[in-house]
Amino acid sequence: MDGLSGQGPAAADRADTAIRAIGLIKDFGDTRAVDGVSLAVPRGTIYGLLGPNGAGKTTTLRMLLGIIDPSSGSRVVLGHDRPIDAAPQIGYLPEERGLYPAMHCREAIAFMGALRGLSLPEGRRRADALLAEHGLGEWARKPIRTLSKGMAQTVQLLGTIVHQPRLIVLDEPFSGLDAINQARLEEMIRTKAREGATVIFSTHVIAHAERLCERIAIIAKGKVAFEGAVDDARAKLRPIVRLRTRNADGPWRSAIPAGTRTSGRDWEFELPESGPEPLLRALIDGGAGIETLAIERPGLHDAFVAIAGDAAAAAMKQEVPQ
Ligand SMILES: Nc1ncnc2c1ncn2[C@@H]1O[C@H](COP(=O)(O)OP(=O)(O)OP(=O)(O)O)[C@@H](O)[C@H]1O
Repeated sequence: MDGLSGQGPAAADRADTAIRAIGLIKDFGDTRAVDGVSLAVPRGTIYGLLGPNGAGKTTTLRMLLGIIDPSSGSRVVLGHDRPIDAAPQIGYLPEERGLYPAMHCREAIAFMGALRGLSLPEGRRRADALLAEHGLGEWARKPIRTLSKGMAQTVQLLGTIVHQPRLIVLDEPFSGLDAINQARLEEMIRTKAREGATVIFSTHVIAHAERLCERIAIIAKGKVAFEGAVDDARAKLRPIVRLRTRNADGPWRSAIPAGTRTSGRDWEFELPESGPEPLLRALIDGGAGIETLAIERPGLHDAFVAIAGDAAAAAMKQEVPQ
């Protein structure tokens, strides 16, 4: 049962939205870990929860999954008011990794599937196929303790998706992976989304969110500082113009905004509101002699700084991808 009964806008929202959270608050004693988080994750999208350590990402994910109850606020997950009712359709990779060291890889994956309602024989069959697909075919009947950390993490990921969940929740999935395995995981996430699954992951690495996500929530100190499309976050800043001219002076200088950063014949400034065409015309007609010109959209990192502030951005940078 999908929980999609009824008609009208509310039912349509449940059908289109994998997760809707409204005003989630979580207090641990005197600590308010999450302070009024609202967000909407459209079905079939890749969604990032972006914020420094301690921002409240894990606590938010745990509330969305029904592992802990919010102090107040509500959430609807795959059409269910109680996230636990959606559990068989969810795959969850927690921040603390861990598999039974003595278990064989295929058994570990099948076991994780069984916890979500998949039969053990089918789980083993799928485990063999998944392990082979991810270059771990030879390890199917070897115990987890013989794997490298990265390989064990891959096995845990395969166990997270073995029951083909419609919603995949990954808490800091890139932590602890080397560059090759990070790239593989990115590809796996894209493939799952192409197949129709919804993926939500938390990260403190802006580049992963920028490469993967259509939508993000930027969380700082338990609050949502931005929620929406990555493009809308980037659109909060004006594009940057980088210009090199042959001439140092001339009538064209009036086209360059006051306070522009310059060194010699290099100029860097925000694209004026009137857009690129009047600027180009003024530079050409005014005899700047354009040697090189680039107009670049700001990246998500610049947008993050503008939205969450320098301190939050600096905290994100403390840990870089391996
Ligand atoms: N069970 C708990 N009891 C008390 N405080 C907690 C508990 N869980 C989380 N907190 C606190 O809530 C705040 C948010 O923690 P949370 O783990 O959600 O952040 P995060 O963004 O996921 O960061 P990290 O990646 O470091 O886990 C932190 O100050 C943390 O110490």
